[in-house]
Amino acid sequence: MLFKGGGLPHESLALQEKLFGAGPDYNFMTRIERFKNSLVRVQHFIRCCARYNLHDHADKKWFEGVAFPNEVSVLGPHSGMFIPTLKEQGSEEQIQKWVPQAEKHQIMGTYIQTELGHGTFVRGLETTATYDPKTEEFILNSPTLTSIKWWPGGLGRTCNFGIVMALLYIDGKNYGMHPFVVQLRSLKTHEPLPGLTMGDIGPKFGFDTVDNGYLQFNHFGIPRENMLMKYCQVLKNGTYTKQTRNPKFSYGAMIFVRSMVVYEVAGQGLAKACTIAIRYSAIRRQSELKKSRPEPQILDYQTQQYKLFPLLALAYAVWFTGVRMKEIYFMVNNEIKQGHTERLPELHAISSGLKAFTTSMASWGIERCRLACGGHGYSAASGLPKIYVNATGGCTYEGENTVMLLQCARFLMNIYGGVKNGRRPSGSVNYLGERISSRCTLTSEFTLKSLADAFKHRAARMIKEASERLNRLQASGNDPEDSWNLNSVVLTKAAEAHCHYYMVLVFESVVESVEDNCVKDILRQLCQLLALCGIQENSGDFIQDGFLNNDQLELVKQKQLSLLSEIRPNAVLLVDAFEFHDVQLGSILGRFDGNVYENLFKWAKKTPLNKPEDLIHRLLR
Ligand SMILES: CCCCCCCCCCCCCCCCCCCCCC(=O)SCCNC(=O)CCNC(=O)[C@H](O)C(C)(C)COP(=O)(O)OP(=O)(O)OC[C@H]1O[C@@H](n2cnc3c(N)ncnc32)[C@H](O)[C@@H]1OP(=O)(O)O
Ligand SMILES: Cc1cc2nc3c(=O)[nH]c(=O)nc-3n(C[C@H](O)[C@H](O)[C@H](O)COP(=O)(O)OP(=O)(O)OC[C@H]3O[C@@H](n4cnc5c(N)ncnc54)[C@H](O)[C@@H]3O)c2cc1C
Repeated sequence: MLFKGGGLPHESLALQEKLFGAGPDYNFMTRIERFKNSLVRVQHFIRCCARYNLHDHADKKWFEGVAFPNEVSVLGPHSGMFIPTLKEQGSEEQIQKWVPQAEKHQIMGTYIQTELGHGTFVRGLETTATYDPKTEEFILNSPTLTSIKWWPGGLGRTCNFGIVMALLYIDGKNYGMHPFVVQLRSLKTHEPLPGLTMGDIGPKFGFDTVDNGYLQFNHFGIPRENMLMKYCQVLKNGTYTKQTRNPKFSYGAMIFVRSMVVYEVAGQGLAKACTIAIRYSAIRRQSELKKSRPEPQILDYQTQQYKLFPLLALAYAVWFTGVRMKEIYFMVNNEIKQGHTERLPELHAISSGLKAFTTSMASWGIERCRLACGGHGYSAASGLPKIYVNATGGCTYEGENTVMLLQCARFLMNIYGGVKNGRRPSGSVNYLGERISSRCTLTSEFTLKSLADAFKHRAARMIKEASERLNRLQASGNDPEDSWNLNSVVLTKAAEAHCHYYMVLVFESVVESVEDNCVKDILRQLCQLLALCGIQENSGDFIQDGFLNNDQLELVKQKQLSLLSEIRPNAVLLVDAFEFHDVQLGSILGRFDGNVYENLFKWAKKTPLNKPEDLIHRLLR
């Protein structure tokens, strides 16, 4: 109950739906079958929402976790991007017009931004929306090959609507990127509307259940009322007005998804992979620890613990950080709605940084879990390949991770520059205004405060150094842009150090808030392990300026190893606490009942290659 709280009733309802848990095995299906099967579940999910009166987004999410285990369905872009963008960027009238239809799934939408030639560089997008005051229409056009829209989820075959990001032109003047609501397909025949060339972009690394698509506009007209007009308006006569001076408001959908990805993608993905690898390591017996004694559970090998327990600690940390990130998003977004935009830069920076930091860590961690499962980890039966291919997409979509770290670094440089000029920082960067101890206070007690302080010191120092290096590069004659590029590796490392500190701090605060002493002690061990592994893996960062000395580093190593034995008795309970149902894990290795071998054998017998098949038979005869 530590994690799921009030969500469990909805999950149980979903688990009663036969169509979700049963059916053909995902691993035995072709891509088209996977896509079709997902669509069947999408339709059933929509029926369930009506039947069980599921309106609240959080309730639906519990249902979705069972209906679409370890995969994104076409509902992802619809409910995660299309509807939020309508709500955030639309005028009251526009919200009234489209949101109810979208929430009842009478229209299905996606978010259409990326193009063949540009994804990262949003200002470089080429699709145009030219206003014609005579017809009171925007004419959408793809002027070049590279301007063809490419990647939007659900665009290929499913969606009949989309929010298209395009450059607004009025009377020859470019007003920059704006969002437009565009009907793409006939609501009767589902055929693409004339003037649109659309389709699926083909097989991908993962995301088989989503039809990521392409879209080319050939002078396609949409009514003036279809530009989302909460912040900017185009009047009938072509007059352009805006309510805000911050053009980045049109990037709001991206901030929202980045904020959600930390928990939904990185936190969930890594927690599932740890559940599978740790449960399996308690079932699997291999080799000898002592002669003539039974083979031990592989989880009893220190090296196995060293592989998995730091990842378990990381899974808890990312999970808690993801929950905190969501809270911050909704808090700052409410402030913005009331007209207080002061914290938007910080929200952009922390969501960009954490999205990048946590999805990279999770992606790396899921792969380590697979390796820790030996040969069976390589089988699709482990469930790990599916978890990996979907989670690792999070490193690229919604802003490529390096680029996101650089956005975070840009904010950190601004704040640090401000501090040098006497400004006081607040929120997640308030430590940049503190006097930070130059000697590490770590002792064998390893209090969470002293561990968090070590990360604070590292982040502050790396931010300071990145800033000073930037200044030196400029002082030696490089222009600001070249200096930035020549410093960008150092900048990404500073951003990572900031996010790492933030994550340790969040974990520490969760531990402090727990009342049950037993739970608190166990979580403290995990938090210590997370921090100690972070210090060990990045030890150069901590000793570079003499902050940590060799004796302390030795203590870190010793404590890390002793924590492995301390955590061992609770390891399986700690993954059980995530409360993933077998349906959600989709893994034979991670089954709750531990009945791995019998089910692996059953599963292999069902594989389509074992079915009589004429051509194979003829070729082999
Ligand atoms: C109640 C519970 C509810 C729960 C709800 C749960 C709901 C469910 C949720 C579902 C979740 C699960 C998901 C699974 C499904 C996923 C499916 C996959 C979806 C994938 C969709 C996509 O993949 S969709 C395309 C995304 N494509 C990008 O992501 C492009 C990146 N590229 C850029 O985003 C820009 O290109 C980039 C780099 C910023 C530069 O932008 P640029 O060039 O315009 O700006 P500059 O760099 O010049 O910066 C100039 C100044 O703007 C500042 N600034 C920049 N951005 C800002 C911003 N956003 N806000 C404020 N400020 C900003 C900056 O900090 C500077 O500030 P300053 O001047 O003060 O330093
Ligand atoms: C699974 C998936 C789903 C997606 N869904 C959608 C969707 O629904 N809607 C949508 O519009 N888009 C979607 N996308 C597109 C996605 O948002 C983009 O692919 C993403 O933003 C990265 O942009 P890019 O492909 O242009 O990468 P690129 O920018 O070409 O990245 C390639 C390399 O260049 C580097 N690079 C680029 N710019 C810089 C820089 N300024 N500084 C340093 N290094 C740089 C990157 O770090 C990276 O190593 C999806 C993508 C995927 C993989």
